[in-house]
Amino acid sequence: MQKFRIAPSLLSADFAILGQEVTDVIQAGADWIHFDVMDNHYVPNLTFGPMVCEALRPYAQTSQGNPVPIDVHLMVSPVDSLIQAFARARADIISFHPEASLHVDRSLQLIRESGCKAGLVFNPAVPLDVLQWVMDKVDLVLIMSVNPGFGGQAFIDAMLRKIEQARKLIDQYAQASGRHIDLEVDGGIKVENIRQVADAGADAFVAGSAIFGQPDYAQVIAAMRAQLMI
Ligand SMILES: O=C(CO)[C@H](O)[C@H](O)COP(=O)(O)O
Repeated sequence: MQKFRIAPSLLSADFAILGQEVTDVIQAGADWIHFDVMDNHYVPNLTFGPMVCEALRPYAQTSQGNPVPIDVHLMVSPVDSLIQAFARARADIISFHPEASLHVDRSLQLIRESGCKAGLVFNPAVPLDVLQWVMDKVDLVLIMSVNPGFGGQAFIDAMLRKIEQARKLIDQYAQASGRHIDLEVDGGIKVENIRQVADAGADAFVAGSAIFGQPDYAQVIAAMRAQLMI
């Protein structure tokens, strides 16, 4: 059976108790912790950096002590100067936007050399063209289904077609290379639309306000999984 991952975005968590929020959401069934890094330059908002990632690392584990991946989404420009710092902070996946890096291939290489998985993120109006040239250095493709910078926005429906396009490219590449690339979608994902996003081809789902905006995280994550099982 296909493996789906639910990645709650800490952007919508209570920043005053972030460690507890990470513990709670993992106990509620989260597969990955999505860590949104905003610099008030590439996006008009400011969040947290590698020091906070490092501080949260001990919390990102299951009750059996198994590590839960920290999925870092860099909404920063430039990109390269932060890669080593996040690798040292024990991020597992580091993703960036191609237009935020002067040398996309080099940034991907730096991420992988640092021991992390490398992701490329595509804003709603950014085409997937660049992907074909760097596929062999990409471990994750992240499709933004809102404009980056803020949680709680509505899913942009046109992104369903883009997710389908990305799925096609990834499957063609997987057939030729045997390599798996995750396809993650971020923005406006809720219990009501997660099935549609999965049908378009996504296998990892970032959800911020839909999870942290409810008192019972486990109930929301279970409802999302139930949709994915249909
Ligand atoms: O990257 C982001 C915004 O830039 C967030 O991860 C994303 O918007 C998730 O929030 P929500 O599920 O509330 O839409």
